[in-house]
Amino acid sequence: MITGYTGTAVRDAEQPLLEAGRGPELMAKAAYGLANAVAWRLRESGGTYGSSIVLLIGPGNNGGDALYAATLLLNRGVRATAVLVADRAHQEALTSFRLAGGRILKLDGRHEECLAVALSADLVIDGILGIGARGGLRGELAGFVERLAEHAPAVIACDLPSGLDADSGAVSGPLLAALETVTFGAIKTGLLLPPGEEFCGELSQIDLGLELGDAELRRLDEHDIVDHWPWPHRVDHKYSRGVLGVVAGSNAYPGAAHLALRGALSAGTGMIRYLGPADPPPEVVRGASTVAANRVQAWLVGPGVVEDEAQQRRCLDALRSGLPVVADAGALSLLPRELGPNIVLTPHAGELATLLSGLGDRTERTDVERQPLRHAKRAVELTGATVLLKGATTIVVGPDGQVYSQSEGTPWLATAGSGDTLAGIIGTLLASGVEPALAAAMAASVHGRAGVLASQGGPIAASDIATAVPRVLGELSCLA
Ligand SMILES: NC(=O)C1=CN([C@@H]2O[C@H](COP(=O)(O)OP(=O)(O)OC[C@H]3O[C@@H](n4cnc5c(N)ncnc54)[C@H](OP(=O)(O)O)[C@@H]3O)[C@@H](O)[C@H]2O)[C@@H](O)CC1
Ligand SMILES: Nc1ncnc2c1ncn2[C@@H]1O[C@H](COP(=O)(O)OP(=O)(O)O)[C@@H](O)[C@H]1O
Ligand SMILES: [K+]
Repeated sequence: MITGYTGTAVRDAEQPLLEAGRGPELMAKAAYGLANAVAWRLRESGGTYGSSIVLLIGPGNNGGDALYAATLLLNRGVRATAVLVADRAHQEALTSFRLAGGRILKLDGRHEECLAVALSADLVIDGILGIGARGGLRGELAGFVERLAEHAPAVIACDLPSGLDADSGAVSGPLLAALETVTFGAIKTGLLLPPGEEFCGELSQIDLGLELGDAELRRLDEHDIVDHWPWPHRVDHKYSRGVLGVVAGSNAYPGAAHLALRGALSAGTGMIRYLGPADPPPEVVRGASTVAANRVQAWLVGPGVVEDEAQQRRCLDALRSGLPVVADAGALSLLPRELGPNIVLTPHAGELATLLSGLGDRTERTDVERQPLRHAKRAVELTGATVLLKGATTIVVGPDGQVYSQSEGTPWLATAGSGDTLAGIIGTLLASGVEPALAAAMAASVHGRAGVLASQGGPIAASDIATAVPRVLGELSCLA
């Protein structure tokens, strides 16, 4: 499992060590880790000796880390130029950099020269701002970084890409996209959240021995899925594995029901009872026409439910049944005021904006895209439900504050019906008794992996995702 911590949590954890006078030791560890990562990259592109790096140095400790790292690299034969982008820089680090033979330039009014130097280097180290940043890059510096970014230089970010909000992943103003981000003490939540995560490249973490509390955010890996997936036991039967009720499809949209049902079947449900006008596949049992008359452990409601009163009534009945429910697509506009934590809402950014606006928080889709975690948390606050916000990175927020961020997918998953398949997988997990936020996060992970497996780099249709899910689970089960 990958865990993410806020900048504040990292600062709090560092505080006792700083008070004990161990600040320089922490910075030395950070610099050593960064220097190794840079040396590794330089070796990949031809060797460290005689290669050149340019450091963009801001006013704080982030610049200090980069300068100390460069000092170590100067001693290994790397040529290094520091471009000071602020009116001050970490003095001790600057002195040791200078003494080791580093060249120093000031950005102040010399953009052309600094740009040319940066573009001639093998690597650029972004040591402008770290967790002390407030907002994006400003003024002259923003203009310089914007111009540099247009040339897409090879960048390693020190702690985080400068201008990215360490907590939310929000991006305001220009940012240098990194090949790699070498982060210190703990992975900051903003490095695991859109939109900032797209700028981080590969993530590596340098351990500083900090005593951290509970993580703010989790990203499940394959071992977590193996540990928590409801693998069937030898003596299980279809009822003990969980029965899922599905209210999906309408006369106008029968296809969504098929994809949701295929998603649920692909994840290994014990049994499905289907309510709606579509012709279900042979593995699916037709349920009684009312929700109350069906014995199930969980409901999946909403895919393809449009302008169909009978289906809408069933969705509402399921949402009020007290059972775990995954509410997708059409069901998101039918929600009763009071929802419990065992209701999983699965909006994409546009649907979340509509949902929040309907609850009195006027929100545009672009607001959600700029700060997805914040808006997903707000929806949890307003509804009491568990929220899964779909996207290239899918965010899950549970009512107890647990946050998951899963990013296994491929852009080929952005195809009509893909979300119906995901809802089906969540439904199966809920029916098996998996706790809602964990069920949503595991489903997002498996859905993403299935997309990658089905795609092999090429296009896929939504039904291909369901076809690939059993193979993904088969491969994962081998890790158990
Ligand atoms: N603490 C530790 O033990 C360890 C910390 N470590 C390292 O320290 C980093 C944090 O260092 P830090 O606190 O000095 O903050 P950092 O981000 O370098 O600079 C903040 C300065 O920038 C300025 N500024 C702010 N926003 C701005 C903006 N938008 N645009 C322009 N300027 C802006 C602001 O100045 P002001 O505007 O207030 O004058 C402020 O003074 C951390 O990320 C990690 O790399 C490691 O060495 C391990 C041990
Ligand atoms: N760029 C992307 N990269 C990875 N996954 C994506 C991307 N865009 C969308 N997805 C995933 O594809 C699915 C799309 O769901 P949704 O928008 O509800 O589609 P539909 O309503 O047509 O079924 C979601 O699971 C989402 O996370
Ligand atoms: K940085």
